[in-house]
Amino acid sequence: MSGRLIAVVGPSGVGKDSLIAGIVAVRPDVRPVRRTITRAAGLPGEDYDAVSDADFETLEAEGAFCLAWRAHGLAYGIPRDVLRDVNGGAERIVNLSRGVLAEADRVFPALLVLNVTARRDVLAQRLAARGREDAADIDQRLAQAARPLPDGLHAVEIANDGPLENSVAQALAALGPVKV
Ligand SMILES: Nc1ncnc2c1ncn2[C@@H]1O[C@H](COP(=O)(O)OP(=O)(O)O)[C@@H](O)[C@H]1O
Ligand SMILES: O=P(O)(O)OC[C@H]1O[C@H](OP(=O)(O)OP(=O)(O)O)[C@H](O)[C@@H]1O
Repeated sequence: MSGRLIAVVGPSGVGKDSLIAGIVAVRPDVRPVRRTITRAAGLPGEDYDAVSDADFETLEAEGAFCLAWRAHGLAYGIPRDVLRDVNGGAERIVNLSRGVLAEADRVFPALLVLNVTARRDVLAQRLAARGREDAADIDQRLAQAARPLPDGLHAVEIANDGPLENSVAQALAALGPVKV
């Protein structure tokens, strides 16, 4: 039986990576994805594989990614072994761009979308507190906050304005029981 990709989407600073960390802490059967990103190495937040623009292009041309996209002036890739794992029955969870969801729905055998939302003032405050981007980058990210999801794609909305534990509990309910 094939598995499922759990796609966590929503605007920058809404709490996608925090939610993923909260979920995998109690559901070790749901493994997080380490993304390949053309971001300088060692910045705060998620664990990622930092590569140069040139290396990203080479990897992409070689077919190393099952999904890839550009956002915030960066390139992001999801390693092909994630698709292999899911086809083999695994549950994997990943922070995706809303712009790549339609493709993810075509590529993966099953997709659960968790659409994380929060008020704009909350987003602005969280981005500033995270301290990874400068003010211009933060403005650019806030301008993308209201991006819609593709038509016809089912998504579970998780309002992350309140405590993270509440959002993790909602996400766990949406995931359903551990498969045995
Ligand atoms: N429910 C929450 N309450 C308070 N702070 C939160 C909550 N969720 C996330 N944060 C904080 O907001 C910032 C952005 O969260 P992050 O998970 O990096 O968001 P994203 O991956 O969506 O950009 C981080 O500093 C994180 O600790
Ligand atoms: O196309 P959008 O749906 O607007 O999303 C834009 C980008 O934001 C997220 O990345 P990343 O986690 O690097 O940025 P963030 O932590 O600031 O959200 C997401 O994975 C996309 O790469």
